[in-house]
Amino acid sequence: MHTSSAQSQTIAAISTPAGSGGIGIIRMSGDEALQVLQRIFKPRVSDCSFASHHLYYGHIVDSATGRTLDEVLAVYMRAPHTYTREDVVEVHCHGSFLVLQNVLELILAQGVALAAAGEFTKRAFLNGRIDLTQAEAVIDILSARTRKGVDLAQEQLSGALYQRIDRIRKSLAQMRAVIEVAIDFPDEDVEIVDHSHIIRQLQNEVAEPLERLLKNVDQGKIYREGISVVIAGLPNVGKSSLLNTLLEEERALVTEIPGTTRDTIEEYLDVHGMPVRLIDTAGIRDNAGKVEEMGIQRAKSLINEADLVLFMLDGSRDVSVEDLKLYTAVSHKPMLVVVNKIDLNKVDKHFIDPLQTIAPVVHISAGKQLGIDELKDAIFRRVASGADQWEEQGCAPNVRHKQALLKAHGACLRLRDAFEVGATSDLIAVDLQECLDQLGDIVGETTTEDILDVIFEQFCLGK
Ligand SMILES: Nc1nc2c(c(=O)[nH]1)N(C=O)[C@@H](CNc1ccc(C(=O)N[C@@H](CCC(=O)O)C(=O)O)cc1)CN2
Ligand SMILES: Nc1nc2c(ncn2[C@@H]2O[C@H](COP(=O)(O)OP(=O)(O)OP(=O)(O)O)[C@@H](O)[C@H]2O)c(=O)[nH]1
Ligand SMILES: [Mg+2]
Repeated sequence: MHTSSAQSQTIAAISTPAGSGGIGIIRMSGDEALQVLQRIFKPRVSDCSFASHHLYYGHIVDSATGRTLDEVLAVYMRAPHTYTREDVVEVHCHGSFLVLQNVLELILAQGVALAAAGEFTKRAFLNGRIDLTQAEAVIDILSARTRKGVDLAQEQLSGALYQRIDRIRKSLAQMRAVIEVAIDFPDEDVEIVDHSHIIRQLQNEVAEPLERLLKNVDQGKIYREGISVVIAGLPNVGKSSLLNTLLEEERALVTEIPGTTRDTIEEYLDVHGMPVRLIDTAGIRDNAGKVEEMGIQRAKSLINEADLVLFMLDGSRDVSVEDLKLYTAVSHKPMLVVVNKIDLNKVDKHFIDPLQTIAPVVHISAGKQLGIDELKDAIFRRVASGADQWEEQGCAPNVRHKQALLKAHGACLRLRDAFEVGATSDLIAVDLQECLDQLGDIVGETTTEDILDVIFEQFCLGK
């Protein structure tokens, strides 16, 4: 367990976003929070006792100058039933960044330290209110781009992942207790450890639950990081029209003139809960002018970085040598062939059908909005290819969890092998401890200080 040393310093920060809003909140945490509030807050009522978790009306006044900084509501929350498990004070100001800045400076002038990014949540973790997966879920909630992403983060915040890990740890601890008896009394009846029972237990209560969690790692990656999808094709095939149709707004210019789009245009889109960074590019052709050529170079490098390329053809005209040249150039990427302008009823199956053997083909009309739902389904299937393996139960481990889950799984398999060949008990204890340590790492019990720093630095100020 981490110790709660060097935490007596009281910290403060603006906890609402920069900019203006209805209300802006300043948060303080630490032993001196109440004292500082009493110095700067003039309550309306004369007998203000600051009952814990009660909201009081009053003004923030700088007593050195007598200047009133804001009309506010303030609350004191007594430890340990608070966000950080320390004394917490919140001052609810008007949502002006300048007002918040004034009040914060007055608080800092009382000897309070400015909170580092994520420091309130870090204290909640160090003081044992939440485990590390729950702290990470707080970051995920703030950075989620789709409702599905928020839902997954909320489940993790409520302890879903922690509980699954904890159940596995309890099984391992129970096995260890049995094995330790065998080590302590080597001369006793050798049957004290029932090997076949332990092997079954390792399989059902450790290996399989770990494998189920590992299956959901891709899901975690997709919903946290999103995927990038590039629309590529010759000029005038309808790439910008597709961007507009998917976004349901006239984001990009569309004309009948080839070479309309020069710079790349990107926007976020929600495809079945998956955050998709959708990128429209300049139509690729030879002998383009200088500006268009720069756009084409940019398009080519984005294609290389893309998770998925939508290779678009104009279905109203024959597939050209240029189309095939570009197709060959992008064929190393995960790809969907999108045949556009099917409303004109001129699609030449002779050319398009053979492409089907290499990549799925979707027929659409970006202009008339035909086949768009099918295209979204195809994007989802192509990227989330293991989705049918995902478990509905909302556990989506992140890459840090994945590393530890893999190591824990490796240790578990070694352990199982050892029991199968009847290895000596003290060797077994090593792998068992390794498995437990890796799981302890996930929930933050054995995580090193520098890993914790990396995690909490991702937070925004005031969280
Ligand atoms: N004004 C305000 N709104 C906020 C927060 C906040 O800190 N302040 N939160 C900040 O992220 C979130 C709410 N999360 C919170 C989580 C735990 C506790 C808390 O005090 N827990 C105690 C007491 C629970 C109880 O009264 O039973 C505990 O767990 O012991 C408070 C807020 C979102 N909204
Ligand atoms: N009939 C029909 N016309 C379409 C369709 N989609 C796009 N168009 C037309 O095709 C022309 C080119 O559309 P854009 O979306 O600008 O094509 P683009 O691929 O972005 O072109 P560049 O930016 O020049 O590379 C415009 O006149 C569109 O109105 C469609 O589904 N059916
Ligand atoms: Mg365009």
